[in-house]
Amino acid sequence: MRYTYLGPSGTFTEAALLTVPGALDAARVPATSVPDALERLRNGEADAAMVPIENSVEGGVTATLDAIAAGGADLRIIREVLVPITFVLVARPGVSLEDIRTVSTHTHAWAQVRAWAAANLRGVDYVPGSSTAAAALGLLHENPGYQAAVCSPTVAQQHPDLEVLAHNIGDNKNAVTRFVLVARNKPAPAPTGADKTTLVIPLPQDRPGALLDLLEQFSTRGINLSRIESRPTGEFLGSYFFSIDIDGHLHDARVRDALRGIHRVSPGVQYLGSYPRADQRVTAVDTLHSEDAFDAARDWVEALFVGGRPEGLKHNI
Ligand SMILES: O=C(O)C(=O)C[C@]1(C(=O)O)C=C[C@@H](O)C=C1
Repeated sequence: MRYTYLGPSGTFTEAALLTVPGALDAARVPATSVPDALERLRNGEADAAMVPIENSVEGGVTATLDAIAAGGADLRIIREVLVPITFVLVARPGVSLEDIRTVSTHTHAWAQVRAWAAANLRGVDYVPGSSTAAAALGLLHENPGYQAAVCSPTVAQQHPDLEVLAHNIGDNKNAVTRFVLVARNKPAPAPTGADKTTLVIPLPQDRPGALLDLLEQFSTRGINLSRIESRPTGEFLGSYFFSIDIDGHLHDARVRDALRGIHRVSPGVQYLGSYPRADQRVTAVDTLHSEDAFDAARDWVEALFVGGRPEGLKHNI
């Protein structure tokens, strides 16, 4: 396997990738952005891409949600990884906290240290970085355009030319970022009973109750949503899609049944894959929505056709 990820080496995304069995010894190509990582996947330079998708403090990583939604029908999420997030502030040796006027890091990281920075780096200017590690490594170049960076403790350990000025500066000490491993043309990993399925669903235009129609497809099949976010499609003002995670696997009868319902309401729905939950929390399914209940319902309807199905009647159960 050849992997790509939001780099350079030292990002939280690389830490997520290194939890994948075999990734440590595999080819790993750092990408400069999430769209760059997905492009390397699409053009065949890599077999799988690790990208951040959701943070417990800042919410969805919009760059990833948009890039995956636009990524084409054959992209599939095959694994999710949760990484606890801890930040440090680094600078070149000799720079003190009082000297700092400009700081760089990834926008999601900056959002997670905002209160600390307001209290400890008053009046500081923020310079957006393509990742935490890119911001930290930039300090090793001549004139990076900023004096300090917010990054993971790992980057600081790997580079003795960086000095840690403050440890554990995240505003929320329990922050966790969720990453997904995306591949092309891959069948879903086998169901485990503790699975998620990710969907991208365009909201039908100008129809009262369209969102309710979509959500009902899940609720009537006893399916829990673990994430729902709306994003503009970019086509015109008011045109949105929903990025949704549900508890369950494509192999579950209730999920397949819900997908059929969703397709009727929104034919542009995209299936982005079913994969094991990182927290391994088993999905509770009541008897009403069990495999047996769906099988029994299908068999009962089939049996209503005395003498078999009439010719030409399509199988749609
Ligand atoms: O910049 C990095 O190190 C990343 O891996 C990106 C990223 C993100 O996109 O949220 C990942 C985890 C942290 O929440 C901050 C930044």
